[in-house]
Amino acid sequence: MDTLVAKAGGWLALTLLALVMAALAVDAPFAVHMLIVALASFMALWATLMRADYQRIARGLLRMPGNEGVYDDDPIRWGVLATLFWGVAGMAAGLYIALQLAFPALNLGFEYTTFGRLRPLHTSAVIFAFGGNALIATSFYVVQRTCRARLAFPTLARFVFWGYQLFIVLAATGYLMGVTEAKEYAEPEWYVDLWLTIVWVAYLVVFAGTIVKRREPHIYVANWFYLSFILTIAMLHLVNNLSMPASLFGSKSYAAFAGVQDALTQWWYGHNAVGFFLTAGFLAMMYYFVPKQAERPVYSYRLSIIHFWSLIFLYIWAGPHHLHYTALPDWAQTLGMVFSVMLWMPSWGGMINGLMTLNGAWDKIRTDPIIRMMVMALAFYGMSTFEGPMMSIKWVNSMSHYTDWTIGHVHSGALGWNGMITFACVYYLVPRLWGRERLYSLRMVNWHFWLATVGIVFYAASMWVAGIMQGLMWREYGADGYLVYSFAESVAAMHPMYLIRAAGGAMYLAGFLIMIVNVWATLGAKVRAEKPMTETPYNAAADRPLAPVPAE
Ligand code: HEM
Ligand code: HEM
Ligand SMILES: [Cu+2]
Repeated sequence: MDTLVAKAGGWLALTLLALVMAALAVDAPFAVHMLIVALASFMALWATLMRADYQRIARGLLRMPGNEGVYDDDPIRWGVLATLFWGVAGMAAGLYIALQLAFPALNLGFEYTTFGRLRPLHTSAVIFAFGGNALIATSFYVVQRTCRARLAFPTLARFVFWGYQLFIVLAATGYLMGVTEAKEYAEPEWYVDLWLTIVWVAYLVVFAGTIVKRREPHIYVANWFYLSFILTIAMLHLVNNLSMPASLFGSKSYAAFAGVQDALTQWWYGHNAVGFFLTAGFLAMMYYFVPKQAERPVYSYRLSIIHFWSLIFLYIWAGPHHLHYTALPDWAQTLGMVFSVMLWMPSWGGMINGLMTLNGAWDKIRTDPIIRMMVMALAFYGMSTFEGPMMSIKWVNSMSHYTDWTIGHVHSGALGWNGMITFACVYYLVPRLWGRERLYSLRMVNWHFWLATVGIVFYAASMWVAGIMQGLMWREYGADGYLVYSFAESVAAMHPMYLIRAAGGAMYLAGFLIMIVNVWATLGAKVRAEKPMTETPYNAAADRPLAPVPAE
């Protein structure tokens, strides 16, 4: 009872503090944000007081089983649902901005709906809300299973989940209101950054605490990847966001760095956000879920250790490849280029380890659409980590930089690698977390797979063409020594490519929506009556049906 009073008192105090901050705010967006914080802590207060009732309603609504098992899976179930929710929102925003680039009228004439504000909404929603929730949920799942221990600090784990959602809401609403530090992938203002720091430290405590109380002596390699992701993101976030607020009651702040130092800090952050958020964390997912789904051991445990250490050592130096031909000293650019090229090797080490785990189980590509997604994810991981080192070579970058080629590269990694591996993991998790016999439909997974794959091909191919066209048009000189094309002409030339990209994005999103239906039906314990994925058993030796098909 005493702890209940203390908790409720804490939430009440926070609600009141946020209301006071809102009243004292020097700008309107800050006031709105403090009202959101007040609302969130009021909801936490309400949930604390109504604990049993609110849990019963939520459980019924989301058809959640009890949480009495060996492991603490409630935060993971919430995380999986949040991944799907934010994924659809973020990719719908992506499709919308893709259409805006083709049809500028879609900016609608409001400041809130301009491309400039919706673009960071898209990038943050897909990376931090979709990807971040997938990482938090899977890390809590994997660390418990591989350590044979229940999650440490269960209350803190719930705080991590809800605190992270509040961070997402503050970031997203901030962008719409024009609140931004204008640092790519780190746009939220100082107070949102501080909040994320608190949540992130709690995340580290829960994750590391579970490792400490493990009953399995060995720390499985996936946990090493998760840990490097959590620690490095903490370091990057702290340094990149060093700033001085203009007022304690306002949203504006000034960065600690300026000029080229600021640029280098930002790309040290930005590149390693790719390296540790979108790569190390997702490799952790690969190292647990691919062997599990394939029912095979990891191809080479030794390779996993070697590529772990080389990956984290090399990634951290490669940031300057985002600043080729800028005021950054030439030696620093070359350093970034060299480390990027070296990075190809550990990246492919990871891809090979994932793919070769299917040794002896390759036939599953025919019969198991989830394995098919994992293989495609690894193929795109391999492709984008070949493309990246190539683009970091200064000579190539002199053409690719500022063009849509970069956008194509980004999305072959993001849609192909991050998206596909996340979908596969969610398909793996949902029946297990909800205690269902199997997914509602495997054929729908197959549809998802094909829509996503064809969508990515449309996206990447159109952006390669667009990027190379831009690169060539911008450097085309006539005999008179003047540029042949104006910038506006190159923009006009992009129109067909932007339509193809939007079509690809629409297919990718359509596949995702099929997934939502499939997951929802699985939560309802429905099983679709459908033909199995292959009608004839597969004979690897002969590659034809085992028994002759009787003539009719
Ligand atoms: C339906 C799927 C998607 C569509 C249609 C889409 C569309 C777009 C568009 C139009 C842009 C702006 C490009 C420009 O400024 O020229 C963009 C940027 C970006 N998107 Fe997506 N996107 C999708 C999914 C994703 C996903 C799943 C991720 C990450 C996991 C992602 C990450 C990014 C990033 C990082 C950028 C910024 C790229 C840069 O600045 O170089 N996108 N997206
Ligand atoms: C060995 C691995 C990789 C290397 C060396 C690499 C290298 C590069 C290079 C050279 C650029 C273009 C910089 C510019 O001209 O502005 C770039 C952009 C980018 N890459 Fe990669 N890449 C790698 C893997 C990946 C993967 C796997 C992903 C996604 C999952 C990814 C996401 C991005 C993003 C988001 C950008 C755009 C940044 C921006 O300008 O906003 N990269 N990368
Ligand atoms: Cu980079």
